[in-house]
Amino acid sequence: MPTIYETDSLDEAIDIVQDENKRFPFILHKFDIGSCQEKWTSEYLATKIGAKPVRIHVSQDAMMDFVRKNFTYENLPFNKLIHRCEQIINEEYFLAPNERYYFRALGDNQRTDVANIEKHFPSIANDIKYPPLFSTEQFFSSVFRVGSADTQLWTHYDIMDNVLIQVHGTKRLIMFKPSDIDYLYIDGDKSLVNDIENPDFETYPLLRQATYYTGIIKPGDCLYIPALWFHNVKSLDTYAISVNVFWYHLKADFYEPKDLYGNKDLVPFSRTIGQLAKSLNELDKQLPPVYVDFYAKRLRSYLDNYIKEYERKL
Ligand SMILES: O=C(O)CCC(=O)C(=O)O
Ligand SMILES: [Fe+2]
Repeated sequence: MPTIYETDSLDEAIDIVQDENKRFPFILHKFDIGSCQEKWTSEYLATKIGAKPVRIHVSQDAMMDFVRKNFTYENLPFNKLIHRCEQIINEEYFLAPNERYYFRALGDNQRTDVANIEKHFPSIANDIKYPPLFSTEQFFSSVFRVGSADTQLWTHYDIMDNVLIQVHGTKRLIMFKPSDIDYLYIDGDKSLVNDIENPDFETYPLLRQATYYTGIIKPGDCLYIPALWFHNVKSLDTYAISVNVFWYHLKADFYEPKDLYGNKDLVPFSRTIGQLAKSLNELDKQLPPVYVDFYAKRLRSYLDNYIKEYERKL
C-alpha cells in the first residue's frame, strides 16, 4: 500500500500543484498555519463563535454512510456542538448518548451561500493562514469542519482542487487516483463501499484492483487533494477541527456557479451527458427496442475504445 507523499518544502509543494504533469496528493508539514493551532481550543471557539446556529450530521455509527443515510440532520448552537464533539458520551443527545457529530459549514443561507470562513465565522477567520499554493483569483470557498473522535466520512471526490488544513486532532486518510473510478463502485460522487478499510470483497470484487494511498494528518499539516482524487477521512484519537479550502484549477466558467459543495460535475461534462441523453432518447423514439439495445451496445464499445486510447495518453 503506497503512502501519500510528504514534504516539508513549500517550494516543492507549489511545484507539484502548478506543474500539470505532477498534481499528486501530498501532506505539507511545517507550514505556519497561524495562531489557530494554539488558540482553537473548544473554550476559545465556543466563546468566539457563541450560540450561532449550525446544521450538523448526527449518527450512532462511526462510519457515516451517505448512500444508506445512517445519520440525521440536526441543529445546535455552535458552542453546544463543540462541547458535544469533545465528549464521547453526552448527557444531552438526539439519538443516543454515544452519538457522533459532524459539522461541515455551509453559508448562512444554506441553499445559496458558498461556505466562506471570513464571511460566516469572521471572529476566528484571521487565526488561520493558507499555504500559498494558488493565486487569490483561484479561491472558491473555505469550509470550517468540526467532528467527534473516531468518525468517518464516506469516500467521495470533489471537483475542485482542495487544501485540507488540520488544526486539532489527527485524521487518517485513504485516497485513490481518479483512474481507479472503475474499481470503486461510484454512485454520483460517492462510493457505495462504506467500510473502505475492511471492504466486503465478495460484494465489491473490483476493489482489489484499486491502489490505496494512505496517510495521517496532525495539527499544522496541510493535505493537498487534487480535483477528482477520491478521499476517505476519519478522525482518530480526539475530536477534530479542520478547514478546507477549495480552489479553481481550470477556467472558472467550467464550474457550476452555484456549486455549494464543490462537487457538481464540470459544465463541459454536464453538457456532454445532456446531449447524449437527448440523442439516445431520439434513437429510442425512432427504432424498435432490439435496435436500441444493439446500438447502445455499439455505443458502449465505442466508449471502451475511446477510454483505451485515453489511458495510453495518461
Ligand atoms: O476532513 C474531512 O472530514 C473531510 C474532508 C473533505 O472531504 C474535503 O476536504 O473535501
Ligand atoms: Fe471532500
